[in-house]
Amino acid sequence: MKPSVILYKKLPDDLLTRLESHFNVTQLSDLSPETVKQNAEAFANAQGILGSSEKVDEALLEHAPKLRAASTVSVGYDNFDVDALTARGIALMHTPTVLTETVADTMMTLVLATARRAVEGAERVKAGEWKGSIGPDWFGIDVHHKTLGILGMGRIGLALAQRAHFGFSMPILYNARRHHKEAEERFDARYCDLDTLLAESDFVCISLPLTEETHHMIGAEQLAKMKPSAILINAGRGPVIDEKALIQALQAGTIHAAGLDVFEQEPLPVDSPLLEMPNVVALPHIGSATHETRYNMAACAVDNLIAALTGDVKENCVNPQVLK
Ligand SMILES: NC(=O)c1ccc[n+]([C@@H]2O[C@H](COP(=O)([O-])OP(=O)(O)OC[C@H]3O[C@@H](n4cnc5c(N)ncnc54)[C@H](O)[C@@H]3O)[C@@H](O)[C@H]2O)c1
Ligand SMILES: O=C(O)[C@H](O)CO
Repeated sequence: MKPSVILYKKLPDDLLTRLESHFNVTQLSDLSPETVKQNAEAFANAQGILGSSEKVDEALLEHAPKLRAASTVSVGYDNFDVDALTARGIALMHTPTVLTETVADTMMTLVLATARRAVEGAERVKAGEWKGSIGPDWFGIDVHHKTLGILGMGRIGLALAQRAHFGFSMPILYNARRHHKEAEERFDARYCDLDTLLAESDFVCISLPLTEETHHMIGAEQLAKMKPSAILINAGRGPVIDEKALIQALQAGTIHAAGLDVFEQEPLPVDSPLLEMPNVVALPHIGSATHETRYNMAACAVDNLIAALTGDVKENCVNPQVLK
């Protein structure tokens, strides 16, 4: 008998076929309490789950006593209660590496779009405002040779440093939990404390995971330490920034602009003051959203679940202690 698994995300046909060749798959739209209640038997029998974005906590796990593996189609796993999974011996699998370069491209897009006011300019062209030779009210600021500060020098931070160093001749500052030898040797990145990074960077770029430590790591006090000409970029997780404080800082001119792919509440409410600010570029969490990368993430998540449920995990496990 094939093990039973719950799939709560749409997969490309060939990946669904691969998953079905190993498992009895129940496809659901989400993991809401209503869905769990309506599919109690599927949860009672599930040995694996695969999907993304939904909250997986103790309350959900109580409905799935046979669960042995959870596979998320993402690198970030802040929506999982990892301690609860670990206590129950459930392996949490994620998809690092396959999306790194694409997310770094998104961060560079935000750097360029905010500095050069690309979105605002394009909207003004569409609105018929381009009537002659443009003046300073259309100008942006240079990106090349400016100082780029990276908060969270992990896989994505490193790929961003590579782009900034080789592509844009930018000096790089970074802060992380430990020194990153490769970033220092290959891209001349300089480790510094958070306050120095905030004070000296022209672009403060966040590629941090969301944890208890990073929650609201950037608030009013930190924003006040940035240069008034500086731009804040976030492609980590929304709650790393205190969004109310950011809105106030942008309104007061404490910082120059912001490029955001992630928000405290997603989708971003349509009445968010951020959407009224021409110096804010707000993207709908598209960090990894290319056809190629989303396919590779889904394939990785399918392979991760197969590996976890066949006892053949070699990589991508968040809590490998449960495998022993
Ligand atoms: N916008 C998107 O679509 C998108 C896509 C992929 C990843 N992400 C986010 O980016 C995050 C990073 O991904 P990654 O693959 O680079 O992860 P990673 O684990 O390789 O890097 C994370 C870095 O953050 C640092 N860090 C963690 N806590 C810290 C703290 N308290 N203070 C200072 N530094 C700290 C770590 O030392 C590490 O250098 C993910 O966890 C996810 O939340 C967003
Ligand atoms: O963490 C990730 O992989 C992204 O945010 C999901 O697209």
